[in-house]
Amino acid sequence: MSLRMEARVLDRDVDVALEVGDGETVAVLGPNGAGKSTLLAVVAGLLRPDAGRVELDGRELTGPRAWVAPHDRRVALLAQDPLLFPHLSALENVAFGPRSAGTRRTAARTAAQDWLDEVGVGELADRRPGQLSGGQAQRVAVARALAAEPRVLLLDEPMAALDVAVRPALRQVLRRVLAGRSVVLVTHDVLDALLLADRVVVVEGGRVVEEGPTDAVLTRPQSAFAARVAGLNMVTGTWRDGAVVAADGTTVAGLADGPAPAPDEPVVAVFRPSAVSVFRDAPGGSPRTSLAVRVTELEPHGDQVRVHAGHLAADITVHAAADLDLAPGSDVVFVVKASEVTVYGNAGPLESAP
Ligand SMILES: Nc1ncnc2c1ncn2[C@@H]1O[C@H](COP(=O)(O)OP(=O)(O)OP(=O)(O)O)[C@@H](O)[C@H]1O
Repeated sequence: MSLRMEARVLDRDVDVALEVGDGETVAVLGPNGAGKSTLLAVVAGLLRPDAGRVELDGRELTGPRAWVAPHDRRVALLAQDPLLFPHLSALENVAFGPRSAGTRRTAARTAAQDWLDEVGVGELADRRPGQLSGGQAQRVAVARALAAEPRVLLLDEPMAALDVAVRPALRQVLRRVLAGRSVVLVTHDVLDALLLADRVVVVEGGRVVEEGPTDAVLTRPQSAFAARVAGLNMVTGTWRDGAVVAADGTTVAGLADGPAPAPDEPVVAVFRPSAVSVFRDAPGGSPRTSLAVRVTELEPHGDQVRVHAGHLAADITVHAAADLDLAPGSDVVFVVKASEVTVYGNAGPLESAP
């Protein structure tokens, strides 16, 4: 185990715990204000929690009797904004950390050049931050973070401020340089989680509501947030006669993924928006699930239209949306075949940190 943390921050109503194994990348997902940045600030030593502790490789960094200053933690934090020194070249920015740690000038510059090469901006070493694009500056910031040889790298939405077009290239760089490191990656992007993370932790309302291997969380989400990130419709309820019955009476027939749940067992049903058909009136005599819903929003989705109705969504063709004359406020019926609905047990909310 590399990093272990638990923290309670009363005025932010945050109470979270997290562990990161040696060489493991953990993605932290959650809505705005969930407490993700607070978690990173506690690990980085920028925030002292009201209760809790942070331990790295068995060394206590934060605790009732311990407080290690941010620069002595062997933890590097990379935020949305690269925060480079504007008056230093890219090379000098990267060499700054090793120099401050006592590395001799030539060795620090050689290491800095190697890191710039590693992240694909070696030829920009002499440029000042003002002469770099957002993506290039963020690569320099990655090189600077790695040059400090941290035991844990904290990334706070490292691609959020970048143009969508340059994100894939930076994601590839991160995929390469994060391999084998201990990393906590805060992100809103499902692709970051899929391509970079071994494990996912979902934080909502200052609490960890779900965690598990990335594939498991994204294919069998337990929380509404993880389902949304994974692009899946989700209905939670209890199992009755081959269907999931939600508290509000919504009933969705589905197939159990694994052993059949017991009657009244808490379960989750998930299905893709593309598996949902939309009708003005319920089709008669069909064994499929029909849900009477009101359209809340329509948005383009690839070459289709995504029809939102509260927390449910359907993807239909532009032609079908026009035929149905859909608009926010339209009353329609969402229909989905039981064979398209996956049902599994609902583990319930995780217990929060002690
Ligand atoms: N400096 C601060 N002082 C007091 N409260 C704060 C401070 N920063 C954040 N908060 C509050 O703490 C809670 C958690 O915020 P935090 O920034 O950790 O969430 P987040 O998950 O990182 O959100 P986002 O995705 O919007 O960055 C929120 O209620 C927020 O309003």
